[in-house]
Amino acid sequence: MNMCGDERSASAGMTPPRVLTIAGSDSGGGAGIQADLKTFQEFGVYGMSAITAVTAQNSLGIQAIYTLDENAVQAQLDSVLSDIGADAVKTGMLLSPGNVLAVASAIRQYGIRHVVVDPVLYAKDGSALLRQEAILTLRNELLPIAEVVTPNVPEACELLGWAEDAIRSVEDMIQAARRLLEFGPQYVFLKGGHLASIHGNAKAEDCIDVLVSRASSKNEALLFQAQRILSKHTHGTGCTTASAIAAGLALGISVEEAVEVAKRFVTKAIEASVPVGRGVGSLWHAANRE
Ligand SMILES: Nc1ncnc2c1ncn2[C@@H]1O[C@H](COP(=O)(O)OP(=O)(O)O)[C@@H](O)[C@H]1O
Ligand SMILES: Cc1ncc(COP(=O)(O)O)c(N)n1
Repeated sequence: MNMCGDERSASAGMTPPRVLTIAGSDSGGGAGIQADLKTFQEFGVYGMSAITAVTAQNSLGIQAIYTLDENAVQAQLDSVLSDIGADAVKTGMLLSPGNVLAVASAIRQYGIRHVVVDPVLYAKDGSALLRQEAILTLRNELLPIAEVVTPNVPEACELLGWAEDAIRSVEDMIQAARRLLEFGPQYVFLKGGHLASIHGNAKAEDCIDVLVSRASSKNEALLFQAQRILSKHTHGTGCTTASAIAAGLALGISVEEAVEVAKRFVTKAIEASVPVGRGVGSLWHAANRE
């Protein structure tokens, strides 16, 4: 299925599917709000943003973080959701417990249909994007109202309270994903991009992700596999994946289809990634136009 290009859904005079990202701003343009809005544009959905924090960030890492408090976050959510509305919401960097609570409360109040929670805990340079004291709040308040949660391997370990090297194989990933379902989301999409690096297995040729759902029977999991691209320019992979899933859901496809489309989208964007800056470059979202 091609969700981009010819199948763009918005046309003059009609309300396009609306998707709201609630996340941090990345001044370098590769991750966070900027990656999310680029992704929404490629999918032909109407993108909106509620900013939780402003990061001074580039390809070398995060130099500073300025938090917006929960009143600022709530004001943005009320402005957007009371007027324009959203068919899907994607959450990313939330930073504080107060922000997590404001987001959970708005999702409930406005009855958002599709909620994709990317439990962003750390940036690639190790900076904390969700404070330690907010992890439990996210687990208890946001995961139960999520349709899809999209942790990477280290995030799954942290949410489960497992050792950081507890997930070593695809079987471990499936177990972990099923345990995460117990926190209440409908689906867990556990991304395996980090698996090779955790165990020093540089030869791992594929990036494998797993999808499990509450509705499916025990031990049943869908695997999504793509060849590992040997590029260091992978800034924004997680944000882009979660946003692509949210865009697909807003366009009316199933979670399984949205994940498949998102995996293809992110793989192409990594293949075409750009070496901006002196460190880790960013994805090229427009690669999906052809
Ligand atoms: N080098 C790579 N080549 C191909 N796909 C990748 C690569 N790195 C990550 N991915 C894919 O990008 C998506 C996000 O990956 P991951 O790195 O696991 O999460 P995060 O960006 O949240 O840390 C997943 O579908 C993953 O399999
Ligand atoms: C504002 C912000 N949000 C999220 C990330 C994580 O990025 P990635 O998608 O590469 O995991 C980031 N570096 N900055």
